Amino acid sequence: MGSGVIEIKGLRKTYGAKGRRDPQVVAVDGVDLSVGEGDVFGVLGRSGAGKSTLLRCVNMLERPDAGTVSVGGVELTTLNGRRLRAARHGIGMIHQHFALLSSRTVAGNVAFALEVTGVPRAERRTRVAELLDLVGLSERAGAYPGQLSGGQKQRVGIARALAARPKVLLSDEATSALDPETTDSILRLLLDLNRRLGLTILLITHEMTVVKRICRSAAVMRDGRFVESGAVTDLLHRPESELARDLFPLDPFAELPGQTVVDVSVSGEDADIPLLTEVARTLDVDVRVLSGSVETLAAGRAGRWRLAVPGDGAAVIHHLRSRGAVVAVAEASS
Ligand SMILES: Nc1ncnc2c1ncn2[C@@H]1O[C@H](COP(=O)(O)OP(=O)(O)OP(=O)(O)O)[C@@H](O)[C@H]1O
Repeated sequence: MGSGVIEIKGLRKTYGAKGRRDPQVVAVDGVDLSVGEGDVFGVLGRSGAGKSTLLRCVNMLERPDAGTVSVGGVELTTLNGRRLRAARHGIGMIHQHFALLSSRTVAGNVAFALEVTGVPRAERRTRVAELLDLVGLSERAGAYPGQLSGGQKQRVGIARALAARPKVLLSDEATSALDPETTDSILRLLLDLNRRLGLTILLITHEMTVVKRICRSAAVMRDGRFVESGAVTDLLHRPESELARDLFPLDPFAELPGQTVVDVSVSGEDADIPLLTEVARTLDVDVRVLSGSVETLAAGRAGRWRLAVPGDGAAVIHHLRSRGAVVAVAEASS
């Protein structure tokens, strides 16, 4: 067994055929996942990849057909009824369309989550105030969801999800319905909660920005499977990584007479040494940046470039590697 707060092994979920003509859909096809305490883990994938189904299996909103799911050391797949409901209190969830009660105020929506867990009235009042303060919404306590912006609605969703002091927060495309600025403010809030409360976050998204801004680990999901998974900075160094390509897009490969085209990735402190001028100066060669950039990600400083170097590039490649960069010779297919 691994030691993640969320441990998933061999998870599989199929949906039955609706009619004789509909084939069975394999939504999740054997996923293993371990999310460490305090991590922010993003699952990326196109529509239909199986992300929602995977997330809904983590709190048993969907029952998997096979595999195991443990959260905080509790194996959920074996639980039912009251014990499952109790375990779910340790798992908060936020949604793309917020799922608020329109007839209740902001405070009432948050209080509702406390009512269902049996928190006494007096304590509820204090806790609601604390939670609204935590998400920066104290001044709108008496407003109704219809009077709130999308970002404010999501803040209510977050306050409600944290009511029972969960260790884990599941986020189902929480920023997909928001404009870029509001997305930013919600992502900042999630990162802040992750740091202040030690909250472990598992999120699904189709937006690369979300991975850039808040994820330290990520997986790419396709046809119900993880095609890659790991620390964002590790994935970045794999030449075949889709995540690396999406985070740091490079211009298409083109052959250059008398030169070699190389792809270089750097992370951590290595991203900030003046590597390219250093190699050019030390070896007295011209190094041309064809494309790429260095950025500050939630996972740390990181960058990727496609370079043109003279001749077979052997000396440059050797030097870059000696300074901690990961280097691969680019080819026609890349
Ligand atoms: N309740 C259901 N009944 C039948 N098929 C379903 C059901 N829910 C999902 N599916 C199918 O399972 C597959 C995975 O869907 P899922 O919603 O998990 O993917 P997703 O990556 O979250 O996509 P999206 O972002 O569009 O929701 C799809 O082919 C979908 O049509």
